[in-house]
Amino acid sequence: MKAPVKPLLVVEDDPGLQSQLRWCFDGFDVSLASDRREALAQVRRQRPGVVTLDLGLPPDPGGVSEGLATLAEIIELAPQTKVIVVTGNDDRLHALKAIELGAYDFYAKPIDAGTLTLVVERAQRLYELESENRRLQQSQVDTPLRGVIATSPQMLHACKAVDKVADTDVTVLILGESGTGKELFARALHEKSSRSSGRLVAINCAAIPETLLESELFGYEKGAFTGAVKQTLGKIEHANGGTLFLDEIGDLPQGLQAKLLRFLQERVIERVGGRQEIPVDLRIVCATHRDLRSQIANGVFREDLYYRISEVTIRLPPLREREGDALVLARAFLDQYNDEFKRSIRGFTQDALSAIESYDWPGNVREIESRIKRAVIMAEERQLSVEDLELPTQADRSALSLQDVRDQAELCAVRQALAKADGNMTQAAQLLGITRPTLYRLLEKFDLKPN
Ligand SMILES: Nc1ncnc2c1ncn2[C@@H]1O[C@H](COP(=O)(O)OP(=O)(O)OP(=O)(O)O)[C@@H](O)[C@H]1O
Repeated sequence: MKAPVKPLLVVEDDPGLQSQLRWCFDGFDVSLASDRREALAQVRRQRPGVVTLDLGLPPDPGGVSEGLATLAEIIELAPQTKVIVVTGNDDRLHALKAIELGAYDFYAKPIDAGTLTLVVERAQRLYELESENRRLQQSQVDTPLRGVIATSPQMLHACKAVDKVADTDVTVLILGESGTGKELFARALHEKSSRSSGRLVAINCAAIPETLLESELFGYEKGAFTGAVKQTLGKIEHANGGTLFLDEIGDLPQGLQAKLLRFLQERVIERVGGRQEIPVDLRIVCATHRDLRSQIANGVFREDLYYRISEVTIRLPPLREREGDALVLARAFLDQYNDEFKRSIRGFTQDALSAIESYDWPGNVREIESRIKRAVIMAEERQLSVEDLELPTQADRSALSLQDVRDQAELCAVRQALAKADGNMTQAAQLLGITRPTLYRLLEKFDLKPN
Protein backbone atom coordinates (compact mmCIF):
# COMPACT_ATOMS: atom_id res chain seq x y z
CA MET A 1 0.00 0.00 0.00
CA LYS A 2 1.27 3.46 -0.87
CA ALA A 3 2.10 5.67 2.12
CA PRO A 4 -0.06 8.81 2.32
CA VAL A 5 1.51 11.95 0.89
CA LYS A 6 2.92 14.27 3.52
CA PRO A 7 2.91 17.87 2.31
CA LEU A 8 5.98 19.87 3.32
CA LEU A 9 6.51 23.54 2.53
CA VAL A 10 10.01 24.96 2.09
CA VAL A 11 10.14 28.77 2.30
CA GLU A 12 13.51 29.80 0.88
CA ASP A 13 14.47 32.65 -1.47
CA ASP A 14 17.88 31.27 -2.57
CA PRO A 15 17.37 29.34 -5.86
CA GLY A 16 20.41 27.12 -5.18
CA LEU A 17 19.09 26.04 -1.77
CA GLN A 18 15.59 25.66 -3.22
CA SER A 19 16.75 23.04 -5.73
CA GLN A 20 18.86 21.26 -3.09
CA LEU A 21 15.94 21.10 -0.63
CA ARG A 22 13.33 20.16 -3.21
CA TRP A 23 14.72 16.62 -3.48
CA CYS A 24 16.19 15.85 -0.11
CA PHE A 25 13.04 14.90 1.85
CA ASP A 26 12.04 11.32 1.04
CA GLY A 27 8.36 10.53 1.50
CA PHE A 28 7.33 14.22 1.47
CA ASP A 29 5.50 16.13 -1.20
CA VAL A 30 7.63 19.28 -1.20
CA SER A 31 6.31 22.65 -2.37
CA LEU A 32 8.40 25.79 -2.53
CA ALA A 33 7.76 29.45 -1.75
CA SER A 34 10.22 32.31 -1.97
CA ASP A 35 8.38 35.06 -0.10
CA ARG A 36 5.64 35.69 2.46
CA ARG A 37 2.79 35.95 -0.04
CA GLU A 38 3.65 32.65 -1.77
CA ALA A 39 4.23 30.95 1.58
CA LEU A 40 0.80 31.89 2.91
CA ALA A 41 -0.89 30.89 -0.34
CA GLN A 42 0.77 27.44 -0.11
CA VAL A 43 -0.20 27.03 3.55
CA ARG A 44 -3.81 27.77 2.63
CA ARG A 45 -3.73 25.39 -0.32
CA GLN A 46 -1.71 22.45 1.03
CA ARG A 47 -2.17 22.63 4.80
CA PRO A 48 1.37 21.23 5.32
CA GLY A 49 2.17 19.50 8.60
CA VAL A 50 5.68 21.00 8.54
CA VAL A 51 7.16 24.21 7.12
CA THR A 52 10.87 25.06 6.95
CA LEU A 53 11.21 28.82 6.94
CA ASP A 54 14.32 30.84 6.10
CA LEU A 55 14.21 33.94 8.29
CA GLY A 56 16.04 36.06 5.71
CA LEU A 57 13.32 36.71 3.14
CA PRO A 58 12.87 39.57 0.65
CA PRO A 59 12.40 42.51 1.05
CA ASP A 60 14.72 42.04 4.08
CA PRO A 61 16.98 39.16 2.97
CA GLY A 62 19.83 40.36 5.21
CA GLY A 63 17.59 40.71 8.32
CA VAL A 64 14.87 38.70 10.01
CA SER A 65 11.87 41.05 10.05
CA GLU A 66 10.15 39.52 7.02
CA GLY A 67 10.89 35.95 8.17
CA LEU A 68 9.43 36.60 11.63
CA ALA A 69 6.37 38.31 10.15
CA THR A 70 5.85 35.29 7.87
CA LEU A 71 6.20 32.97 10.86
CA ALA A 72 3.57 34.89 12.82
CA GLU A 73 1.11 34.75 9.95
CA ILE A 74 1.64 31.04 9.28
CA ILE A 75 0.96 30.29 12.96
CA GLU A 76 -2.12 32.50 12.92
CA LEU A 77 -3.38 30.71 9.82
CA ALA A 78 -2.47 27.13 10.75
CA PRO A 79 -1.74 26.90 14.48
CA GLN A 80 -1.20 23.13 14.33
CA THR A 81 1.56 23.33 11.68
CA LYS A 82 5.15 22.81 12.89
CA VAL A 83 7.41 25.59 11.63
CA ILE A 84 11.18 25.00 11.66
CA VAL A 85 13.03 28.29 11.20
CA VAL A 86 16.33 28.26 9.36
CA THR A 87 18.69 30.92 10.68
CA GLY A 88 22.16 32.14 9.84
CA ASN A 89 25.03 30.52 11.69
CA ASP A 90 25.44 31.86 15.24
CA ASP A 91 22.05 33.56 15.18
CA ARG A 92 20.69 32.10 18.41
CA LEU A 93 19.04 35.34 19.43
CA HIS A 94 16.67 35.40 16.47
CA ALA A 95 16.16 31.65 16.69
CA LEU A 96 14.97 32.07 20.27
CA LYS A 97 12.75 34.98 19.26
CA ALA A 98 11.17 32.70 16.64
CA ILE A 99 10.57 29.97 19.24
CA GLU A 100 8.95 32.56 21.49
CA LEU A 101 6.63 33.46 18.61
CA GLY A 102 5.59 29.81 18.34
CA ALA A 103 8.12 28.15 15.97
CA TYR A 104 8.54 24.45 16.71
CA ASP A 105 12.35 24.30 16.28
CA PHE A 106 15.26 26.05 14.60
CA TYR A 107 18.11 24.93 12.42
CA ALA A 108 21.30 26.90 11.68
CA LYS A 109 22.88 27.21 8.24
CA PRO A 110 24.90 25.80 6.50
CA ILE A 111 22.30 23.22 5.67
CA ASP A 112 23.15 19.56 6.07
CA ALA A 113 20.40 17.71 4.20
CA GLY A 114 20.61 14.56 6.37
CA THR A 115 20.28 16.42 9.67
CA LEU A 116 17.54 18.73 8.44
CA THR A 117 15.61 15.68 7.19
CA LEU A 118 15.75 14.16 10.68
CA VAL A 119 14.45 17.39 12.22
CA VAL A 120 11.64 17.58 9.63
CA GLU A 121 10.66 13.92 10.14
CA ARG A 122 10.52 14.38 13.91
CA ALA A 123 8.29 17.45 13.48
CA GLN A 124 6.04 15.54 11.06
CA ARG A 125 5.68 12.66 13.53
CA LEU A 126 4.65 15.06 16.28
CA TYR A 127 2.21 16.79 13.93
CA GLU A 128 0.63 13.43 13.05
CA LEU A 129 0.42 12.34 16.68
CA GLU A 130 -1.25 15.60 17.66
CA SER A 131 -3.71 15.33 14.76
CA GLU A 132 -4.56 11.77 15.76
CA ASN A 133 -4.99 12.87 19.33
CA ARG A 134 -7.37 15.63 18.33
CA ARG A 135 -9.30 13.21 16.14
CA LEU A 136 -9.63 10.75 19.04
CA GLN A 137 -10.70 13.49 21.44
CA GLN A 138 -13.25 14.63 18.91
CA SER A 139 -14.64 11.12 18.44
CA GLN A 140 -14.93 10.77 22.22
CA VAL A 141 -17.04 13.90 22.47
CA ASP A 142 -19.09 13.06 19.40
CA THR A 143 -22.42 11.82 20.61
CA PRO A 144 -24.90 9.90 18.49
CA LEU A 145 -26.71 13.23 17.94
CA ARG A 146 -25.55 15.85 15.49
CA GLY A 147 -24.31 19.05 17.10
CA VAL A 148 -24.59 17.70 20.65
CA ILE A 149 -21.27 17.79 22.52
CA ALA A 150 -21.19 15.74 25.71
CA THR A 151 -19.22 13.07 27.53
CA SER A 152 -21.09 12.87 30.83
CA PRO A 153 -23.06 9.68 31.49
CA GLN A 154 -26.17 11.80 32.17
CA MET A 155 -26.08 13.39 28.72
CA LEU A 156 -25.12 10.19 26.91
CA HIS A 157 -28.18 8.64 28.54
CA ALA A 158 -30.35 11.49 27.18
CA CYS A 159 -28.81 11.02 23.70
CA LYS A 160 -29.60 7.32 23.82
CA ALA A 161 -33.18 8.08 24.76
CA VAL A 162 -33.50 10.30 21.66
CA ASP A 163 -32.03 7.52 19.57
CA LYS A 164 -34.61 5.06 20.88
CA VAL A 165 -37.69 7.23 20.39
CA ALA A 166 -36.66 9.00 17.18
CA ASP A 167 -38.24 6.53 14.83
CA THR A 168 -41.47 6.14 16.73
CA ASP A 169 -44.27 8.70 16.64
CA VAL A 170 -44.55 9.16 20.39
CA THR A 171 -44.93 12.66 21.77
CA VAL A 172 -41.74 13.71 23.55
CA LEU A 173 -41.42 16.22 26.37
CA ILE A 174 -37.93 17.67 26.90
CA LEU A 175 -37.34 19.19 30.33
CA GLY A 176 -34.41 21.29 31.43
CA GLU A 177 -33.30 24.71 32.59
CA SER A 178 -32.85 27.50 30.07
CA GLY A 179 -29.81 26.95 27.83
CA THR A 180 -29.45 23.21 28.47
CA GLY A 181 -30.04 22.35 24.81
CA LYS A 182 -33.76 21.53 24.64
CA GLU A 183 -34.20 23.01 21.18
CA LEU A 184 -30.97 21.39 19.98
CA PHE A 185 -32.31 18.01 21.14
CA ALA A 186 -35.69 18.62 19.49
CA ARG A 187 -33.91 19.31 16.18
CA ALA A 188 -31.70 16.25 16.58
CA LEU A 189 -34.77 14.14 17.31
CA HIS A 190 -36.46 15.41 14.15
CA GLU A 191 -33.36 14.76 12.04
CA LYS A 192 -33.11 11.19 13.30
CA SER A 193 -36.78 10.45 12.72
CA SER A 194 -38.45 9.06 9.63
CA ARG A 195 -40.10 12.50 9.30
CA SER A 196 -36.76 14.23 8.66
CA SER A 197 -37.65 14.92 5.05
CA GLY A 198 -40.59 16.98 6.35
CA ARG A 199 -40.26 20.30 8.11
CA LEU A 200 -39.46 21.00 11.74
CA VAL A 201 -41.67 23.94 12.69
CA ALA A 202 -40.89 25.59 16.02
CA ILE A 203 -43.07 27.96 17.99
CA ASN A 204 -42.28 29.59 21.31
CA CYS A 205 -45.51 29.63 23.32
CA ALA A 206 -44.11 32.20 25.78
CA ALA A 207 -43.03 34.71 23.15
CA ILE A 208 -46.37 35.28 21.40
CA PRO A 209 -49.30 37.16 23.00
CA GLU A 210 -52.26 34.93 23.81
CA THR A 211 -54.50 36.72 21.32
CA LEU A 212 -52.16 35.91 18.43
CA LEU A 213 -51.04 32.46 19.51
CA GLU A 214 -54.25 30.70 18.50
CA SER A 215 -54.11 31.95 14.91
CA GLU A 216 -50.32 31.30 14.80
CA LEU A 217 -50.95 27.68 15.74
CA PHE A 218 -54.20 26.89 13.96
CA GLY A 219 -54.24 29.43 11.11
CA TYR A 220 -57.31 31.47 10.14
CA GLU A 221 -59.85 31.94 7.38
CA LYS A 222 -60.29 35.14 5.42
CA GLY A 223 -62.48 37.56 7.38
CA ALA A 224 -62.12 35.65 10.68
CA PHE A 225 -61.18 38.91 12.40
CA THR A 226 -60.29 42.48 11.45
CA GLY A 227 -57.11 42.29 9.37
CA ALA A 228 -57.61 38.66 8.29
CA VAL A 229 -57.47 39.59 4.62
CA LYS A 230 -56.63 36.13 3.32
CA GLN A 231 -56.71 32.53 4.39
CA THR A 232 -53.53 31.76 6.34
CA LEU A 233 -52.15 28.41 7.42
CA GLY A 234 -50.96 28.00 11.00
CA LYS A 235 -47.79 26.36 12.30
CA ILE A 236 -49.58 23.05 12.80
CA GLU A 237 -50.54 22.78 9.15
CA HIS A 238 -47.07 23.95 8.08
CA ALA A 239 -45.58 21.07 10.04
CA ASN A 240 -47.77 18.49 8.29
CA GLY A 241 -45.62 15.45 7.51
CA GLY A 242 -42.86 16.70 9.83
CA THR A 243 -42.42 17.71 13.46
CA LEU A 244 -44.01 20.52 15.48
CA PHE A 245 -41.78 21.81 18.29
CA LEU A 246 -43.76 23.60 20.99
CA ASP A 247 -41.16 25.42 23.06
CA GLU A 248 -42.10 26.73 26.53
CA ILE A 249 -45.27 24.60 26.56
CA GLY A 250 -45.62 25.43 30.28
CA ASP A 251 -46.58 28.97 29.21
CA LEU A 252 -49.43 27.88 26.91
CA PRO A 253 -52.58 29.80 27.99
CA GLN A 254 -55.34 27.62 29.43
CA GLY A 255 -57.83 28.24 26.63
CA LEU A 256 -55.32 26.98 24.10
CA GLN A 257 -54.39 24.01 26.27
CA ALA A 258 -57.91 22.67 25.66
CA LYS A 259 -57.63 23.24 21.90
CA LEU A 260 -54.23 21.59 21.72
CA LEU A 261 -55.51 18.62 23.70
CA ARG A 262 -58.33 18.19 21.23
CA PHE A 263 -55.89 18.27 18.34
CA LEU A 264 -53.65 15.69 20.04
CA GLN A 265 -56.60 13.37 20.58
CA GLU A 266 -58.29 13.72 17.23
CA ARG A 267 -55.45 14.87 14.97
CA VAL A 268 -57.68 17.38 13.21
CA ILE A 269 -57.71 21.17 13.44
CA GLU A 270 -60.13 23.94 12.63
CA ARG A 271 -58.69 27.24 11.47
CA VAL A 272 -59.86 30.33 13.38
CA GLY A 273 -63.12 31.43 11.76
CA GLY A 274 -63.41 28.11 9.89
CA ARG A 275 -65.81 25.18 10.21
CA GLN A 276 -63.98 22.53 8.28
CA GLU A 277 -61.97 19.85 10.13
CA ILE A 278 -58.54 19.47 8.57
CA PRO A 279 -56.57 16.29 9.31
CA VAL A 280 -52.88 16.85 10.11
CA ASP A 281 -50.23 14.16 10.44
CA LEU A 282 -47.23 15.26 12.48
CA ARG A 283 -45.09 14.46 15.45
CA ILE A 284 -45.13 16.72 18.50
CA VAL A 285 -42.11 17.53 20.61
CA CYS A 286 -42.58 19.92 23.55
CA ALA A 287 -40.12 21.57 25.89
CA THR A 288 -40.24 23.64 29.03
CA HIS A 289 -38.01 24.87 31.84
CA ARG A 290 -41.06 24.94 34.14
CA ASP A 291 -42.05 22.31 36.69
CA LEU A 292 -45.26 21.10 35.03
CA ARG A 293 -46.25 18.95 37.99
CA SER A 294 -46.38 21.93 40.32
CA GLN A 295 -48.20 23.89 37.63
CA ILE A 296 -50.78 21.09 37.57
CA ALA A 297 -51.02 21.23 41.37
CA ASN A 298 -51.57 25.00 41.14
CA GLY A 299 -54.27 24.53 38.53
CA VAL A 300 -52.47 26.37 35.71
CA PHE A 301 -51.66 23.35 33.53
CA ARG A 302 -54.11 20.64 32.50
CA GLU A 303 -53.19 17.23 33.80
CA ASP A 304 -54.78 15.45 30.79
CA LEU A 305 -52.66 17.55 28.42
CA TYR A 306 -49.57 16.76 30.47
CA TYR A 307 -50.09 13.02 29.99
CA ARG A 308 -50.67 13.52 26.25
CA ILE A 309 -47.47 15.47 25.68
CA SER A 310 -45.23 13.39 27.91
CA GLU A 311 -45.51 9.94 26.42
CA VAL A 312 -41.73 9.97 26.77
CA THR A 313 -39.93 12.55 28.92
CA ILE A 314 -36.27 13.38 28.41
CA ARG A 315 -34.55 15.39 31.13
CA LEU A 316 -31.51 17.47 30.28
CA PRO A 317 -29.54 18.06 33.48
CA PRO A 318 -28.10 21.52 34.18
CA LEU A 319 -24.47 21.88 33.12
CA ARG A 320 -23.28 22.00 36.76
CA GLU A 321 -24.50 18.40 37.18
CA ARG A 322 -22.78 17.01 34.06
CA GLU A 323 -19.46 15.48 34.99
CA GLY A 324 -16.67 16.80 32.77
CA ASP A 325 -18.93 18.41 30.16
CA ALA A 326 -18.02 22.03 30.91
CA LEU A 327 -14.38 21.48 29.91
CA VAL A 328 -15.29 19.47 26.83
CA LEU A 329 -17.75 22.16 25.72
CA ALA A 330 -15.25 24.93 26.45
CA ARG A 331 -12.62 23.26 24.25
CA ALA A 332 -15.10 22.57 21.47
CA PHE A 333 -16.35 26.19 21.46
CA LEU A 334 -12.75 27.44 21.53
CA ASP A 335 -12.00 25.42 18.36
CA GLN A 336 -15.21 26.59 16.73
CA TYR A 337 -14.61 30.29 17.43
CA ASN A 338 -10.88 30.10 16.62
CA ASP A 339 -11.98 28.93 13.17
CA GLU A 340 -14.80 31.42 12.84
CA PHE A 341 -12.78 34.47 13.90
CA LYS A 342 -9.46 33.28 12.38
CA ARG A 343 -7.76 33.33 15.77
CA SER A 344 -5.20 30.85 17.08
CA ILE A 345 -5.70 30.77 20.83
CA ARG A 346 -4.12 27.65 22.25
CA GLY A 347 -6.26 26.47 25.13
CA PHE A 348 -6.77 27.80 28.62
CA THR A 349 -4.56 28.78 31.56
CA GLN A 350 -4.62 26.37 34.52
CA ASP A 351 -6.67 28.88 36.56
CA ALA A 352 -9.18 29.23 33.75
CA LEU A 353 -9.61 25.44 33.58
CA SER A 354 -10.26 25.26 37.34
CA ALA A 355 -12.69 28.18 37.13
CA ILE A 356 -14.60 26.53 34.27
CA GLU A 357 -14.89 23.34 36.29
CA SER A 358 -16.01 24.97 39.52
CA TYR A 359 -18.35 27.67 38.17
CA ASP A 360 -22.08 26.96 38.44
CA TRP A 361 -23.09 27.98 34.88
CA PRO A 362 -26.58 29.31 35.68
CA GLY A 363 -27.10 30.01 31.95
CA ASN A 364 -25.89 26.48 31.10
CA VAL A 365 -24.46 25.74 27.63
CA ARG A 366 -25.67 29.05 26.20
CA GLU A 367 -23.59 30.87 28.83
CA ILE A 368 -20.42 28.86 28.28
CA GLU A 369 -20.74 29.34 24.53
CA SER A 370 -21.14 33.10 24.76
CA ARG A 371 -18.33 33.54 27.32
CA ILE A 372 -15.89 31.59 25.13
CA LYS A 373 -17.00 33.44 22.01
CA ARG A 374 -16.44 36.83 23.65
CA ALA A 375 -13.10 35.72 25.11
CA VAL A 376 -11.83 34.41 21.76
CA ILE A 377 -12.61 37.77 20.15
CA MET A 378 -11.14 39.91 22.93
CA ALA A 379 -8.18 37.87 24.28
CA GLU A 380 -4.73 39.33 23.85
CA GLU A 381 -2.64 36.36 25.01
CA ARG A 382 -2.20 32.92 23.48
CA GLN A 383 -4.26 31.21 26.20
CA LEU A 384 -7.65 32.21 27.60
CA SER A 385 -7.47 33.34 31.24
CA VAL A 386 -10.06 33.66 34.02
CA GLU A 387 -10.16 37.39 33.26
CA ASP A 388 -10.82 36.76 29.55
CA LEU A 389 -13.74 34.54 30.52
CA GLU A 390 -14.88 37.00 33.20
CA LEU A 391 -15.33 34.12 35.63
CA PRO A 392 -15.01 34.46 39.41
CA THR A 393 -11.47 33.75 40.59
CA GLN A 394 -10.65 31.55 43.59
CA ALA A 395 -10.39 34.75 45.71
CA ASP A 396 -13.83 35.98 44.55
CA ARG A 397 -15.33 32.62 45.36
CA SER A 398 -13.95 32.46 48.89
CA ALA A 399 -15.16 36.03 49.52
CA LEU A 400 -18.63 34.69 48.90
CA SER A 401 -18.39 31.96 51.54
CA LEU A 402 -21.46 31.66 53.75
CA GLN A 403 -19.42 32.37 56.88
CA ASP A 404 -18.18 35.68 55.43
CA VAL A 405 -21.68 36.68 54.48
CA ARG A 406 -22.92 35.88 58.01
CA ASP A 407 -20.05 37.80 59.60
CA GLN A 408 -20.73 40.83 57.46
CA ALA A 409 -24.43 40.76 58.34
CA GLU A 410 -23.64 40.40 62.08
CA LEU A 411 -21.15 43.27 62.03
CA CYS A 412 -23.63 45.51 60.26
CA ALA A 413 -26.43 44.68 62.74
CA VAL A 414 -24.22 45.21 65.80
CA ARG A 415 -23.02 48.60 64.52
CA GLN A 416 -26.57 49.74 63.81
CA ALA A 417 -27.82 48.61 67.23
CA LEU A 418 -24.95 50.36 69.02
CA ALA A 419 -25.59 53.54 67.07
CA LYS A 420 -29.30 53.46 67.85
CA ALA A 421 -28.69 52.74 71.53
CA ASP A 422 -26.05 55.44 71.61
CA GLY A 423 -23.49 52.99 72.96
CA ASN A 424 -25.74 51.65 75.71
CA MET A 425 -24.91 47.94 75.86
CA THR A 426 -28.13 46.82 77.56
CA GLN A 427 -30.31 48.60 75.03
CA ALA A 428 -28.21 47.44 72.08
CA ALA A 429 -28.44 43.83 73.28
CA GLN A 430 -32.22 44.21 73.59
CA LEU A 431 -32.47 45.65 70.09
CA LEU A 432 -30.51 42.69 68.75
CA GLY A 433 -32.46 40.16 70.81
CA ILE A 434 -29.31 38.77 72.43
CA THR A 435 -27.83 38.78 75.94
CA ARG A 436 -25.21 41.29 77.07
CA PRO A 437 -22.45 38.65 77.31
CA THR A 438 -23.19 37.60 73.68
CA LEU A 439 -22.97 41.24 72.59
CA TYR A 440 -19.62 41.58 74.37
CA ARG A 441 -18.37 38.49 72.58
CA LEU A 442 -19.42 40.02 69.25
CA LEU A 443 -17.63 43.31 70.07
CA GLU A 444 -14.51 41.34 70.81
CA LYS A 445 -14.85 39.31 67.62
CA PHE A 446 -15.15 42.40 65.44
CA ASP A 447 -12.74 44.46 67.50
CA LEU A 448 -15.42 47.12 68.19
CA LYS A 449 -15.80 49.59 71.06
CA PRO A 450 -19.29 50.30 72.51
CA ASN A 451 -19.10 54.00 71.67
N1 LIG B 1 -24.64 19.67 24.35
C1 LIG B 1 -24.48 20.73 23.53
N2 LIG B 1 -23.51 20.73 22.61
C2 LIG B 1 -23.30 21.80 21.81
N3 LIG B 1 -24.04 22.91 21.83
C3 LIG B 1 -25.04 22.97 22.72
C4 LIG B 1 -25.32 21.87 23.59
N4 LIG B 1 -26.39 22.21 24.34
C5 LIG B 1 -26.76 23.44 23.96
N5 LIG B 1 -25.96 23.91 22.98
C6 LIG B 1 -26.03 25.25 22.36
O1 LIG B 1 -26.40 26.17 23.39
C7 LIG B 1 -27.34 27.12 22.93
C8 LIG B 1 -28.64 27.02 23.73
O2 LIG B 1 -29.27 25.76 23.44
P1 LIG B 1 -30.85 25.62 23.22
O3 LIG B 1 -31.42 26.85 22.57
O4 LIG B 1 -31.11 24.32 22.57
O5 LIG B 1 -31.28 25.60 24.75
P2 LIG B 1 -32.74 25.58 25.37
O6 LIG B 1 -32.70 24.63 26.51
O7 LIG B 1 -33.76 25.34 24.29
O8 LIG B 1 -32.84 27.06 25.92
P3 LIG B 1 -34.19 27.93 26.25
O9 LIG B 1 -34.96 27.16 27.28
O10 LIG B 1 -33.63 29.21 26.83
O11 LIG B 1 -34.90 28.12 24.96
C9 LIG B 1 -27.53 26.83 21.43
O12 LIG B 1 -26.62 27.63 20.71
C10 LIG B 1 -27.14 25.36 21.31
O13 LIG B 1 -26.67 25.06 20.03
